[in-house]
Amino acid sequence: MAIHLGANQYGKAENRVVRIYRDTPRHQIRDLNVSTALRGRFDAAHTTGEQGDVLPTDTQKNTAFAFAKEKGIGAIEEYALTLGERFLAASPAAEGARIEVEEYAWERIEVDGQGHDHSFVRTGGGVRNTIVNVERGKAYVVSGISDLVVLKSTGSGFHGFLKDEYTTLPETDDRILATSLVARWRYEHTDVEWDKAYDRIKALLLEKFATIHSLALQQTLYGMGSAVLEAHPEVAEIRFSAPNKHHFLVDLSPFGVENPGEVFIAADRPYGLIEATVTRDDASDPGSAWHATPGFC
Ligand SMILES: O=c1[nH]c(=O)c2[nH]c(=O)[nH]c2[nH]1
Repeated sequence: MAIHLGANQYGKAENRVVRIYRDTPRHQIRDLNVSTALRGRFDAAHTTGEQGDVLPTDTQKNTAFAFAKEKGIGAIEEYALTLGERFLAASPAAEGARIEVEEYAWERIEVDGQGHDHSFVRTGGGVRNTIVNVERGKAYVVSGISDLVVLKSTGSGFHGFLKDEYTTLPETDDRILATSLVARWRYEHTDVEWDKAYDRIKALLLEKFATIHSLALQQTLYGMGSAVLEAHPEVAEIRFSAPNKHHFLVDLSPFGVENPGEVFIAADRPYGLIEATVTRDDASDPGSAWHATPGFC
């Protein structure tokens, strides 16, 4: 029976790298979750057990921490690109490196109206992330946000849908629309002001969620994606995964109480799962940009 090794990669997942900048009494914090993986000519490691080409996952972990000090942590995309290039340089058998970074944001605790020097509170507002894929002479960056929990209490409906004998959903022109958004966008190149681009894209996604009168979550996502592509030529495509967090109006009539769109039950499961990609017609070749992205996007 002929068998062969298929796709493979190896690395250290979820290194929780916390860097404190303490050059002055006013500290700064960067809090990251860093996963690294190498792929390439690693057949022998699997087929014969010979590990001469394998840069250990432990070394990958050490490099992630050492670079947090030696190179510092600016934009997560920059940090990831630097790590990826280092791994290709250090590992001749590697043909590609995949660096995924999530960043947990902290803000200063307010004391007497002032942000405290060294005490922080984790912010909501989504988790910034990036997936960088470097190959020799090429780099692909897909950045995004997850856990961006948003809700609008009106300005959303869902009607005119296909009906069959199993359809019970009533049409509505006024409902709650809520989701925990995952958005990932692929950059055309790496000549990007990463922090500025992220801040603007996030702000635009939120603004469009708020201002688009939603006929369906699908239409809202397409509107959000189109707005990002129109305003950001450096973005080739954007993907969304959006659970439709249903809020059902509670029937208070058994108690003789009216409920004109005021009391809802926030359902946990099941949820609609709406996923979509919006792409520029002349987008560049994605190459390995989406290599092993989790789920739809
Ligand atoms: O925005 C929505 N899109 C759907 O496809 C859908 N299906 C459904 O039952 N409710 C909704 N809402």
